[in-house]
Amino acid sequence: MIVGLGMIGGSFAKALKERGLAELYAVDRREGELALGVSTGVIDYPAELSEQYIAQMDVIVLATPVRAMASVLADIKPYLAEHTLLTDVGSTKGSVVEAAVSVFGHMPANFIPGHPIAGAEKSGVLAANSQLFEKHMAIVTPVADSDPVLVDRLHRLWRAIGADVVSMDVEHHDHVLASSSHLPHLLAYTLVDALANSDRSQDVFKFAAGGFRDFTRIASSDPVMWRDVFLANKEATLATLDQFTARLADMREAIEQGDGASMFGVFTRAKSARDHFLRLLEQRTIAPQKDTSSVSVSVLPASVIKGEVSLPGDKSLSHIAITMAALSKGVSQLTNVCLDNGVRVTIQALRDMGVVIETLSDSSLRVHGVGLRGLRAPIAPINLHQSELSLHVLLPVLAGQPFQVSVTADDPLLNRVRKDVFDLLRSMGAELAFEREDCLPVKITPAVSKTLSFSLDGASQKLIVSAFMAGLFAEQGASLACAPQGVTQIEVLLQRFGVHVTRSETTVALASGELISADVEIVADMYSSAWMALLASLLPGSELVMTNLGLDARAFAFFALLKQIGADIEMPEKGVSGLYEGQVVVRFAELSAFQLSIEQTDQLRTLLPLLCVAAAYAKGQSRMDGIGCLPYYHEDRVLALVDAFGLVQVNAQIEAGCLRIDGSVPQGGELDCAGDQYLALAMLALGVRSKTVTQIEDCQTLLEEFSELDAQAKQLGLHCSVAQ
Ligand SMILES: NC(=O)c1ccc[n+]([C@@H]2O[C@H](COP(=O)([O-])OP(=O)(O)OC[C@H]3O[C@@H](n4cnc5c(N)ncnc54)[C@H](O)[C@@H]3O)[C@@H](O)[C@H]2O)c1
Ligand SMILES: O=C(O)C(=O)C[C@]1(C(=O)O)C=C[C@H](O)C=C1
Repeated sequence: MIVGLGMIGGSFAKALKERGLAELYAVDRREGELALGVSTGVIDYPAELSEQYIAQMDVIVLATPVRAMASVLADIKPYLAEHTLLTDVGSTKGSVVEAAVSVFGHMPANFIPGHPIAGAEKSGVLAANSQLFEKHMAIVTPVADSDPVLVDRLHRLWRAIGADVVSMDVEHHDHVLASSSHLPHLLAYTLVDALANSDRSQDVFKFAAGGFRDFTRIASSDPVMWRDVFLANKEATLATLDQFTARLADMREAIEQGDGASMFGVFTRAKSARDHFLRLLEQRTIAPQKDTSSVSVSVLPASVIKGEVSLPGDKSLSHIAITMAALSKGVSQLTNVCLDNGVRVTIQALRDMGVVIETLSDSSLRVHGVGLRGLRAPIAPINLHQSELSLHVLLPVLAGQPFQVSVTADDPLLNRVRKDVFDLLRSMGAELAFEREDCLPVKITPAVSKTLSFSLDGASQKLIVSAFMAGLFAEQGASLACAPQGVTQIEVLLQRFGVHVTRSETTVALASGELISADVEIVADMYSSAWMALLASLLPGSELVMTNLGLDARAFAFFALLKQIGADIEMPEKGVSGLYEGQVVVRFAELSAFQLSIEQTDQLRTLLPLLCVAAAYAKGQSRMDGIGCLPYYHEDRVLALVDAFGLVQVNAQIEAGCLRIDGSVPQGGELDCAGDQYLALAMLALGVRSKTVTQIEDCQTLLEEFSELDAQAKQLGLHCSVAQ
C-alpha cells in the first residue's frame, strides 16, 4: 500500500507493477490522484486507512510530505500487523523517527525509514516514472530496535526496482542531505524569488538563459514538500547554511578587493570537484556495471614494432612531481603527467588544501605552489579513495603541515594494517590516533622532530617514496639508510625542485629548505619502456626509437642485460643528473640464455616478468637464483608466469628458489593475468611471436592503467584486440 500517491509514491508503485512484483493499493487525501492512478495502471485498487486494508498489507510505504506522516501513522497504528514492513520515502529522517516515536511511544521494530535519492521538480501521480530509481541510491536508516529481517527485505525491495541501497545513521542522513539537497533547493527558491521581486525583474527573466535555467530548475519543485523539509530538518540546514553564508561573504570580499587569485582558487577547485562528482555519477547512474573479469586481450603472432615513441609518464613520479610543485614557492608547469584515477586523487586532496592546479591538457598541469608548510587545513577529512600512491606520497606531507588532519579512504585501502608507513610518520614525530591500530582512518597531529633517520633496507618502492617525502620536513636534515645503488629517479626529481640530495655508499641525505617551482617533463614509466624494448627485441623486422627515457640503475641494468644476451640496443648516455637519459633504439635480434645471481634477481625484481619472457624466447636454458628471497608479491608474479609457461608449452620450473626456463617458441593459448597489469604485459609479450593466438583474460586493470600504452603499441604495429 502506498500512502500519498504523488510523484514518488506513484513512481515506486509503477516500478513494482511493471516488474510484476506486487499487487498495489493506494491511499491519498485527493481522490482524483487515486482515480488517475487506477486509470493509468500505476496501482490496482484505491484503498483507505482502515482495518480492512491495513491489516492485510505486506508492505506499507508512506509517500506524503514529511509533516503529514505523524497523522498518517496515527491512523495506521491501531491496525498495523507485526509482519507488515512499514517504511517511508521522506526527504528527512529524524523528523519521521520522531513522529513514529510520538505516535507509538517507541520506534516499532517493523518501521524501517528510507529515502530514495532520486526525484524531479514535478509532483502528482501523472509524473510517475517507473525508471526513476534505477541506478540511483536509496538510503535506508534503521534504528537499534529495527527488525533485521525487515531491513533486509527493504533493501531487496529497493534493489528489485534498480536502486543501489545503503544503510545509514538517521542523524548522518539529515546532515548529508541538508548539504546535498536541502541547501541547493533553498538557494534556488531564494534566488528566483529575490530576482522576481527586483526592480529589473522583467529584464532579468527576459535575458536569462541556460545558466539561470540550470541553476533554478529545482525552484519549480512542490512548495508543500519543501516547506515541510525545512521545518523538519531545521538544525542541520542552519549549520550548512551558516557555512555557506561565510563562504559567500569571502567571495563578496574577494570581488570587492579585486582578489582574482582567491576567485581563481575557488573556481578551479569547484570545477574539478564537480567534474569528479560527475564522473562518479556517470559510473553509478549511466555506465553499465562493468564485469571486471570478462575483458580479455588477444595478441596475434608475427607483428612488427616500428617507429618512434614518447612513452606516457611514470605514475609514481607524477604523484611526486605534483606534490612537490604544490609544496614549492611559485608556479610549476608539469608535462607528460600520467593523469590516472590515483593521480586525480592526489590532485583533489591538494586542491582541498588550497592549492590551485589547472589542467592544461590530458597530460599537462600548471600548479600554483603554496610553500612547504603552506597547505590549508581541509574542511573535511582527506579522502584517499583507493589510491595507494596518494597514500604513500601524501601521508608524510600531511604530517609535516602545521595543522591536525584526518585521513580516510575507501575499501580496500581502509582497515589494512600499514605499520611501515605509520612507523615512518612516528619517526617524523607525528602523533597518530586510529580507530584500529595502524589502519586508516587516522587523525594526524603534526610532526615535531627536526631530524629524520630512517632505514630503507628491504623497503617497498612505495615506502621509499614516503621516506623521501618525509625527509623534506626534517628541518635539520634527513638521513635515509639504503643499499648501495646509483641515483634514483625520485632523487633527480626532488633536485629539480631545489632539494639538496647527497648520496654516499649506504645513505641518502636530504637537506631541508624551501622548495622552488620548476617546469618538469615526467620521464617514461620504467615498466612500459622495458616492455616496449622487449617487444622490439623479440619481433623480426622491428626497429623502435624511444625518446623520453630517464633510466635509473635498475632500469639500465635491464637494458644492459638484454644487450648482453644479444639484443640490438643503442643505449642511452649517463646525463648530468646521474640518470641514463635521452633516446634508445632497439632492433630485433635473437636472444641467448642468461643467468642471474641472487643479487641480480633482487635488483631486477620489478622487471622480472619481462625477463622471464625474454628467457622463454632465448636460445638455451636461463637460470634465475633467489626467487624464494623476493617479497611475496614479486615471487607470486613469477609463480603465475611459470604456470602460464606450462600452458603455452615453454618448459619452466622452480627448484630450491632457482627458476630455470628453457627457451623455445611458445605455443599460444589462453592465459589469465588475475587482474595484474604487469603480468598482463608480460603475457602479451609472450604471445607476440608464439605459434598461435594468445588470449589473456582479466585485463580490465591493464586497459585502465595503460590505456595509452595499448594505443601506442597498436600504432607501432602490434596486432592485438580487446573483447568483452
Ligand atoms: N520530489 C522529490 O524529488 C522527492 C525525492 C525523494 C523523496 N521525496 C519525498 O517523497 C515524499 C512525496 O513527495 P512527492 O514529490 O511525491 O510529492 P507529491 O506532491 O507528488 O505527492 C505527495 C502526495 O501525498 C498526498 N498527501 C498529502 N498529505 C496526505 C495525507 N495526510 N494523507 C494522504 N495523502 C496525502 C498528496 O495529495 C500527494 O498526492 C515527500 O516526503 C518528499 O520529501 C521527494
Ligand atoms: O532531481 C530533483 O529534482 C531533486 O530535487 C531530487 C532530490 C535532490 O535534491 O536530489 C530532491 C529531494 C530528495 O529528497 C531527493 C532527491
